Amino acid sequence: MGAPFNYDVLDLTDEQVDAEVRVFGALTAAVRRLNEATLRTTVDHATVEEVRRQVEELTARLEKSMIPDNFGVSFTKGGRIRGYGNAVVGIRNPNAVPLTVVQDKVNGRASAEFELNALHEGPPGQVHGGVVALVLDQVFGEAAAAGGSPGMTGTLTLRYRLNTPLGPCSAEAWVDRRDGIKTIVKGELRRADGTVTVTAEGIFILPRWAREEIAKNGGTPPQFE
Ligand SMILES: CCCCCCCC(=O)SCCNC(=O)CCNC(=O)[C@H](O)C(C)(C)COP(=O)(O)OP(=O)(O)OC[C@H]1O[C@@H](n2cnc3c(N)ncnc32)[C@H](O)[C@@H]1OP(=O)(O)O
Repeated sequence: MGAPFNYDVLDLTDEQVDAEVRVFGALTAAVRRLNEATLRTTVDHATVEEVRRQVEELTARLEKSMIPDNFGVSFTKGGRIRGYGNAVVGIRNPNAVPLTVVQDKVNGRASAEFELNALHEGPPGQVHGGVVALVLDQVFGEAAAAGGSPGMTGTLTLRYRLNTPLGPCSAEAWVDRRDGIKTIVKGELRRADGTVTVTAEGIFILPRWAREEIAKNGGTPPQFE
């Protein structure tokens, strides 16, 4: 059985990738501001209606030319990864947190410092539990990849110990152990002052189709962006 999804390899130069990161990254940041302003604005209803008309006009301009559906994940021949739609780190995804994950390939660790705002609220003033799981899934997956044994999330178990206030937070994950094709990752989410609010454990599995591919053709395991 082959992979159930494709990773295209594209002939793009680093300069072309840098340009799209710059231009689309700036658009995404602007739309994120719009998202938060949509939630928090106190302007009068007439102004809201006028802004809504303008937003619809701008949206129609972007909709004039679009890819058919989702962005997918592609690589350049130079090794750049274009996972721009990723729900946590995608640079063209205004719903992504955003998050920059730092991988430590020597020690099989990954970490991120980031800010969660009113768009990520669950209980009043607190981060939504599902958002925590979203962020940790990505950071844990990157720790498994950093440790040289990438996999897809098989199981992710979280223990919500304390509330996580909106604002600056950090996440850290490390490879705890390997069991054949399974990589067990542990990690935590912390408040700005370093207090651990959530601890978690994930089992990342190199899928059967990747194992079969490597057994047949060799190569290194893919990163499951
Ligand atoms: C750098 C990139 C960062 C990316 C971070 C984001 C990662 C993601 O979000 S990935 C998306 C979410 N995850 C998914 O969609 C995965 C969906 N599930 C699957 O594709 C498959 O069930 C998969 C790959 C987990 C396992 O399938 P497959 O390879 O066929 O497993 P299979 O051969 O039956 O079992 C292999 C071993 O794994 C174990 N296993 C299978 N499924 C699970 C599971 N869900 N949890 C724990 N263990 C499992 C089996 O018990 C077996 O263990 P053992 O060898 O000890 O008997």
